[in-house]
Amino acid sequence: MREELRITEIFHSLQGETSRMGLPTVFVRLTGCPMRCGYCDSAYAFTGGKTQSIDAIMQQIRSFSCNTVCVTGGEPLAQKPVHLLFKRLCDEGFDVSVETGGGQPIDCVDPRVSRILDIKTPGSGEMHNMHWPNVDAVTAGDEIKFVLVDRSDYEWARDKVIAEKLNERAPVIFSPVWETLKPVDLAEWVIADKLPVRVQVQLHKILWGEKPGV
Ligand SMILES: C[S@@+](CC[C@H](N)C(=O)[O-])C[C@H]1O[C@@H](n2cnc3c(N)ncnc32)[C@H](O)[C@@H]1O
Ligand SMILES: Nc1nc2[nH]cc(C(=O)O)c2c(=O)[nH]1
Ligand code: SF4
Ligand SMILES: [Mg+2]
Repeated sequence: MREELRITEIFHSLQGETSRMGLPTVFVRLTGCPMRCGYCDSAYAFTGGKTQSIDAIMQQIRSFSCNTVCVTGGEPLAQKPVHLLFKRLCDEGFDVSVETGGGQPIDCVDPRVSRILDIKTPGSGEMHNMHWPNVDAVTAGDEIKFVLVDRSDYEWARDKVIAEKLNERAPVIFSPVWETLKPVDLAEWVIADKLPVRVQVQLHKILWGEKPGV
């Protein structure tokens, strides 16, 4: 296996999503994604980037003196050598999470990595590209995230959480598409339905707006 990855950016910020929200974290954003979600805030990572050796990537990660790493993209699981990066990071004692759109199998990810699995909704336009067996591969250290465009996406996600008892497998996050679905509307729907999920607004965009590198 070639020990290199195509990388769009490596930066140090606060984790803006998931139950690790607010924790200083190093982000490694891999280039390229087979999906095209209508709302994607990281389309700048679809192309370009720079090929870097895993040694060079590890060196940059270590330079931030931060123990928490989030591997994202683009679609991180679309580049096979990412599994070597996971192993190297976990062996060195980093607390590692991966953000995946769910189109690639997650069962081959190092079990020490926390997998943040998007379930793509009808509103994403990418539901047909989901690898559905991923939902059964989720374990307690993982998280399941629905990014929601509108009320009908919400109802679809709500019904899936209830029908498949997803909250009994892992924490379930409902996140509104930025500047599309009002967070207060989502909050009130979840409260009214007494749904056992966490509503999450992307912290980094509240702090810095929508831009690369934060
Ligand atoms: C940019 S994606 C990269 C990782 C992977 N491709 C995925 O979809 O999970 C990281 C996370 O940002 C979410 N996201 C992308 N654009 C968004 C937006 N405009 N508003 C809210 N969340 C968004 C995605 O759904 C995903 O949960
Ligand atoms: N601060 C910050 N937190 C994040 N959590 C997940 C991100 C992503 O793009 O996957 C992200 C991001 O881009 N920035
Ligand atoms: S899967 Fe992730 S990176 Fe790819 S288009 Fe969708 S949100 Fe963007
Ligand atoms: Mg992001």
